[in-house]
Amino acid sequence: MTDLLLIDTAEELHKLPRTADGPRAVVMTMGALHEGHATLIRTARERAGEAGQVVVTVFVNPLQFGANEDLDRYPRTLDADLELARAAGADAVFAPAVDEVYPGGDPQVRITAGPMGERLEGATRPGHFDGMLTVVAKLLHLTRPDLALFGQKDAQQLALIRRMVTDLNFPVEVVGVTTVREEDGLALSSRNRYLSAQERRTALALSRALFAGQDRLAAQAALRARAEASPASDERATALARLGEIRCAADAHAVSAAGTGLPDAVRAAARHVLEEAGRHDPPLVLDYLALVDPQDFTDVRPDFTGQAVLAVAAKVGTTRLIDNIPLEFGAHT
Ligand SMILES: Nc1ncnc2c1ncn2[C@@H]1O[C@H](COP(=O)(O)OP(=O)(O)OP(=O)(O)O)[C@@H](O)[C@H]1O
Ligand SMILES: CC(C)(CO)[C@@H](O)C(=O)[O-]
Ligand code: BAL
Repeated sequence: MTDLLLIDTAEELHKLPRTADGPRAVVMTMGALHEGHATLIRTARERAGEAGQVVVTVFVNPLQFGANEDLDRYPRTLDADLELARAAGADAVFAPAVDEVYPGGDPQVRITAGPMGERLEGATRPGHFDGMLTVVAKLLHLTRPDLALFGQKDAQQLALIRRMVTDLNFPVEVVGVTTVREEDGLALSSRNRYLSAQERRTALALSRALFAGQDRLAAQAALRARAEASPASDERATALARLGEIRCAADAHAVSAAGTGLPDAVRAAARHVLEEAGRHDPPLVLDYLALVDPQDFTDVRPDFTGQAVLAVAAKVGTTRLIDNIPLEFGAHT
């Protein structure tokens, strides 16, 4: 088990010696660490190697919170965070106060996220991504890592950080880490601790909706493969109906008639689960469900092929949650 250094000033961080033989990997967080963060830290440790160095930042960045958001009640659990970071293999935690990061008050010059930052999360949380990128840029300058790891759970954030690093020539490798989930599918998130047991049951609809979309895509791909093996469309429909997959057969008809349309079928399957959860007690209140191109977070077209992201955001009680799943649309699905 490593010893852990706690650093709270930029000056101390600047003096942190680099290890000679390995890279420095950074994991940025807002604290209230959970197993998702632990996975990022363990991955950082693997990537940095024993000869390298792993630095975790813990900072609740006021700049990325809107006026009516949860800045004040965001959980702050530094002692537990240090223990989790140490156990996961971090060498140092940088946990500065707000004044240390923004000594002159709110910065006048900021990073602008551009059009991608105005969609989905950015539409609901205006200014959020400018604030997020501004602190990520500052933390990259302060920590000077060779690699920085971010979770796929915040897919739009990850895409924007990649874009900033490319567009502004930051000398760092950005590494994305797959979303860690509870056994029942709920994506781990610091905000899950706001949920009562009953709210948590409703919140499960987010991941269930994404899995329903994923299942529809898989079923459609299988049906499409069978249908293509059959010469005539009547025969195809009969074969599918015989399989008893009535609902999927209907989709296959739609897809074969239009030649395209699978993204709509995927969205519809996910939406169905979310609509049902809208009738739970307490209800799920949907913010958005979108199937987007991860390059720019625009909606995918009906004939899209390649990697897409099915993303959802919703409120349960006063808690706003997000989740997403990557989906591969093959040329023949
Ligand atoms: N379940 C998860 N799986 C993988 N990475 C995650 C998970 N949850 C958070 N992360 C990643 O950890 C990093 C720090 O995120 P953050 O501290 O905001 O945690 P969070 O759980 O996402 O909190 P919040 O509830 O505020 O969204 C980000 O790169 C984020 O994508
Ligand atoms: C990247 C980040 C640490 C910036 O504050 C935050 O947005 C987060 O925890 O995902
Ligand atoms: N996990 C993303 C940071 C935020 O919600 O502000």
